Amino acid sequence: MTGLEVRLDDPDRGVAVDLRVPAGTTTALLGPNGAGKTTVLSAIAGIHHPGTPVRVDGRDLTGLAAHRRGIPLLSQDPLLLPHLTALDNVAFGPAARGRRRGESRRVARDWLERVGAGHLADRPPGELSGGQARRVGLARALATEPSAMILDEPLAALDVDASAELRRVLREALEGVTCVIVTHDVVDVALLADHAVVLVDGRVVEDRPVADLLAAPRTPFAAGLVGTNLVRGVLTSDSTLVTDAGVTIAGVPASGCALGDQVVATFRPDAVAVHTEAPGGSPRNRLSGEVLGIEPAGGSLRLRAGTGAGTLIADVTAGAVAELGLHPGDRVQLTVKATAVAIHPA
Ligand SMILES: Nc1ncnc2c1ncn2[C@@H]1O[C@H](COP(=O)(O)OP(=O)(O)OP(=O)(O)O)[C@@H](O)[C@H]1O
Repeated sequence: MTGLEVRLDDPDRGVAVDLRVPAGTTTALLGPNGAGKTTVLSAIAGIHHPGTPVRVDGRDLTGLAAHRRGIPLLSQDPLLLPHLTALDNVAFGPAARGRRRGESRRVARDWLERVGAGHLADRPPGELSGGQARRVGLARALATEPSAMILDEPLAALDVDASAELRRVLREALEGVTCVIVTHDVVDVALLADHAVVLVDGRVVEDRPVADLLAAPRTPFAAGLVGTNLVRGVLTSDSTLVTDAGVTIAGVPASGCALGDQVVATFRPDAVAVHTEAPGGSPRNRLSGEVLGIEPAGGSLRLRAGTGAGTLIADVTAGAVAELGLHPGDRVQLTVKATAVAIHPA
């Protein structure tokens, strides 16, 4: 088993991506709007660019029509056939692959049970909630014994309880399935994927195990996903990096960083202190900036500030925001202790 391989080059959309998903694992495809995620998914599914080289477990799918590829695409809309019950929707795939009616229905019942939808077998899609319909859609996809699967934001537009429940179901049902998932939610990345690929402007900018990406993001997009700050630069001493704009950040380098290397400094938003006047004391990092926005984040407020080192985020209490009288447009001083800044190879 070699898993899924796709080599997409689409100059019209500015997307050039080579992707390999090892057999039985899940890769999360991440990136900002317009980065090319849907273009890649469509090429794998055979909906767009049927000439793109796609192989699954050594089988060449290039040029095959979507319905001949055996790669189901699961999205927000599970596209169930409205006139069939949930059971018959799921039994449709095995029947189309030549299984007898009774056997197809038995397989369908098994899969409905496995996704927690056994009690919904006799309902038509019109009588299912959004989360229930997606579970039936998942059962329908898995009942075809796919060699690979594509999930396009499978949990989008569900309420918190329904998405948590469907995520649990997906985690169990996708065990051992070769899968690509597009998501904007860091929780999906952490719980559903083994590997993460970040696309920006149609190119792969990070391709790493999920645990590594979450622990030490190397691109602004990944840092934003994880909810941490990231500043790029060159390591100019054993504990400082300097950005292109000449801003110096002091931190603690990980092993493997050498002088002159391109590095990234990361620090959590709760390690950033916000002041309206230059503070006393001597924290190693001081950055002046302008408040761009203040939004709720968990139990506190997240302040975004434009600085010479890019946009940074700081978590502050509502009380502190009120006390400092902070509003968008105000000038602020941000300080971060060098010990709270991790420096990694870029
Ligand atoms: N049907 C289309 N025709 C022409 N260009 C398109 C079409 N769909 C998308 N594009 C362009 O291709 C590029 C990649 O878009 P794509 O939809 O793959 O990005 P995405 O990462 O899926 O974005 P999103 O997160 O917003 O869904 C973008 O520049 C987009 O404008």
